[in-house]
Amino acid sequence: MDAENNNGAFGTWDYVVLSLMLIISASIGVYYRFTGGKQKTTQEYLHGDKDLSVIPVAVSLMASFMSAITILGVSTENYTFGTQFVVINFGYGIATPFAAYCFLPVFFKMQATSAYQYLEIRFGATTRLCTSLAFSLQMVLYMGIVLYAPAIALEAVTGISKTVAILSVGIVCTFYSTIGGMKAVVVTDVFQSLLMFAAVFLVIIKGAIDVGGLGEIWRIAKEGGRLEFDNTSPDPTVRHTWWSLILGGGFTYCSLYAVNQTQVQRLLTLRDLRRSQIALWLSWPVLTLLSLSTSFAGLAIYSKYYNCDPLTSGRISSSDQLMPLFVGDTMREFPGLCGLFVAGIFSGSLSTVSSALNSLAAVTLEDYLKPVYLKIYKKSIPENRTGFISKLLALLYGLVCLAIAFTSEHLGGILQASLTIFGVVGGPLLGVFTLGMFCPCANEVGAVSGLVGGLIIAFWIGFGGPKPPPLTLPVSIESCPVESNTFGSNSTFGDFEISTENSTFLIEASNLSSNDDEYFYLYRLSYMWYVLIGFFVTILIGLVVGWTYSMFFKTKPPPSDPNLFAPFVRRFVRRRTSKSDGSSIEVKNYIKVEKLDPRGAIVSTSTESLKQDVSLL
Ligand SMILES: O=C(O)CCCC[C@@H]1SC[C@@H]2NC(=O)N[C@@H]21
Repeated sequence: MDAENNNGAFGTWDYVVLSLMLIISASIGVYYRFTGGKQKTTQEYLHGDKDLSVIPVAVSLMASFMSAITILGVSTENYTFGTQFVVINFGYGIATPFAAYCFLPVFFKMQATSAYQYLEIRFGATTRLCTSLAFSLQMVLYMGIVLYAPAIALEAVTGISKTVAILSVGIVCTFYSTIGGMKAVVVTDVFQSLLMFAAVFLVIIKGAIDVGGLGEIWRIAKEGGRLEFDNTSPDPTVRHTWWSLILGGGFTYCSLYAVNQTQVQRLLTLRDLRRSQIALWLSWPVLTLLSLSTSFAGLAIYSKYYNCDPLTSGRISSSDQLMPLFVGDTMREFPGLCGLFVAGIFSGSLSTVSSALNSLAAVTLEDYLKPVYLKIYKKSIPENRTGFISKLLALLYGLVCLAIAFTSEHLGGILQASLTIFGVVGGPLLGVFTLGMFCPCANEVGAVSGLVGGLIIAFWIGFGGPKPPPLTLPVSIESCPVESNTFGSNSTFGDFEISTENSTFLIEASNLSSNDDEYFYLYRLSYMWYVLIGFFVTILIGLVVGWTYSMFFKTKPPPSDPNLFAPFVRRFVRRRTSKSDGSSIEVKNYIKVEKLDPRGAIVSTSTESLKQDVSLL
């Protein structure tokens, strides 16, 4: 970004506000570390004594997958492409009952603290290993972008280079992730969510004051062609339509809120299933409110720059810097406001990264290192070493995420990049859990083949080849100061045609459809479909390969404990376990019980038997 825009926007009061946010977050962790039961019992440390209230958990659920990416990315989306994206939130709402009434009851019945533990019990250790590898890949790529996002903001309003910004955010996040128990995690999430809302409302309020009201923002957006809510095109190559947003959004939601380790763990902190279901339902309006506000903030930013687009005029190097630029331009004379904005952006990323690093370390230790060590040395890793190894792994993951963060610059839009990652990895992962909970005939060979096949196809379509640049809405640099305009007459800029008629610079998006045929059809598909492709390929391969394998090798049907299946599937499984005279048989399972810390690190492992009288289920 051009230095003239940034230097001096961040004053003493801004640093005070930002530091205050970090100190308060850390203090909450320290408070819970030294009060109550001092986090000595797993029950308190892991489950918050199961006495957490529904509302904070609902907010925490929202905060786990709403980071700085949403605040910067969704506002940019609305500025650049219009408002159609808001429809995705309906997709999230429609998918909520699936998560609440199909997937969640299974995790609740098992009280499994690790989502992948379910897959080991249902299919076997190989499925667990493969899915946790996929999960690690997803989280590392996602964390890279989560770390990159606040760095853009910091660079934009302070002038600090991206390198320094990424390093400082990464170090703060890694440090922060070591603090507190589950209660602290949830309470800091609530505090940080409030700051995220504050950052967004700051932009809306300042934007409205500057242009003369909320109605004026709406009017300018309408005139600029930004208001679009009704794209129902059946063409799957159209970037955002009702179909792609509702279906793609719904499946993305399930992959994140129904089967992702972070969310399953949060939901199990509540006393009973009903409370967890209520928390899921409540998190949706909170999430939607933040999303819609952020979308409107994008329009507020448009109302300032509609006749002098900062990206085209060269003031910013990435459209994701629009919101920080707006804040720097409009709030620098108000001490503390830029600091409050950056604190909100930081908060979004802190609440997300803090949960991820240690759970990545835990997955690596438990699922990869321990089995390998056992195989080589014929004994377990000594318990007194595992703590150190976990911390080392967390640090290594922090560094890997930092490295990914440096490459995020080339992803072309943080929002689309993160949803692409959620799609290509989350779709197949959701597919495996669906095979497990909804398809009693599915077996391990099918599940693993499905996962691998789904990942290969989804990655190939998502990252395999060149894609047509997305069609953006027209922008103008009509009112830009002449010196900030870097173009000559009748030139082109990316996909834009630039004309200099009547001494103005009006930039229209060129019609890309004529060139679209140059690209392979599957590469032209909207990124919103990747999650469905990954999901259905996994299910299809999983069922076909599983069935073929069991036919060829005459394998026994997989274990038929009804508790391993979604509630409405259980009755079919129960039939298979009931005797013909109507009496019940006992189903006995041996489950591996892993106790995790609030961030996901495995504290201890034991094997327990689980007995159920099937007739009672
Ligand atoms: O913010 C993130 O860390 C990841 C991006 C999440 C995007 C989804 S799309 C549906 C929901 N509504 C939003 O505004 N953001 C999330």
